[in-house]
Amino acid sequence: MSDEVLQVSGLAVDLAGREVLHDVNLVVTRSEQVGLIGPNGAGKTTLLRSLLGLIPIRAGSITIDGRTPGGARGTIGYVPQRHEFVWDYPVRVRTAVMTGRTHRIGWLRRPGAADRDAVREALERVDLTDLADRPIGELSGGQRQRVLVARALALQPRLLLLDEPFTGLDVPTQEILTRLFRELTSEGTAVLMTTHDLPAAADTSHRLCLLNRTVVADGSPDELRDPAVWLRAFGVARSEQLLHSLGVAR
Ligand SMILES: Nc1ncnc2c1ncn2[C@@H]1O[C@H](COP(=O)(O)OP(=O)(O)OP(=O)(O)O)[C@@H](O)[C@H]1O
Repeated sequence: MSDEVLQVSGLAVDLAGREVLHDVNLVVTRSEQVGLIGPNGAGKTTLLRSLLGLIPIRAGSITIDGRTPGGARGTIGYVPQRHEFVWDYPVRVRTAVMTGRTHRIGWLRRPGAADRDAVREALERVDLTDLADRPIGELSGGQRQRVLVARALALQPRLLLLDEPFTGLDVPTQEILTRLFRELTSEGTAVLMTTHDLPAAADTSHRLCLLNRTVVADGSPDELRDPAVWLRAFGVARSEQLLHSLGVAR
């Protein structure tokens, strides 16, 4: 099997008749964690939703393990932003995590032993086993984030997509997730994560992809030491605060 899990080539996406992404090129390989960075409205969420096959594309191609997004749906784990999930739905943590496997189980079948094992393992990996029978509406923000990650892991994905997984989390919860993502990549999972936490992204990602409707820069954190690259990505005048926070100010 090729090391390239995700290949995006010349991707263009329009929303409501307006071009949101154009000529996006990106590759994520097995065992690689890539941080997707860009200002508000840059198209990060749109890119993730395109990779899931949720948004029609106008031009270009997306290949995931040699398949279209629709064909690969059962191998992509997706962690949406926390506010996008319906937390007042009256289900317990274990059931919410099982919904991550719906695509694989099928709508009309009951979960089997393999499904229950996958959910148990996913709960263990995010340290939520003790809360498995708690209604999801009673969880804290950090616990909810771990439910969403477990739900994506229950699919045992080849590619894990995360939309701002660290937003609003305390340091211990961030550390649990950072450690987990490192384990997943060492096991071969490809991870693509949007974040506004630039220093954390630079610390934890093998590569950073700077997006502002198209890919402005793509390289290892060390390769992106040039402040001009960041200024171009964020479309701002020289911002000392931004550059200092990234450790690239001169
Ligand atoms: N359903 C939609 N219909 C029309 N335009 C949309 C829709 N969703 C997003 N957009 C527009 O597409 C652009 C990209 O939005 P997107 O949410 O992908 O950006 P983002 O990089 O994830 O931003 P943020 O960092 O603020 O979450 C924005 O200009 C947004 O207004």
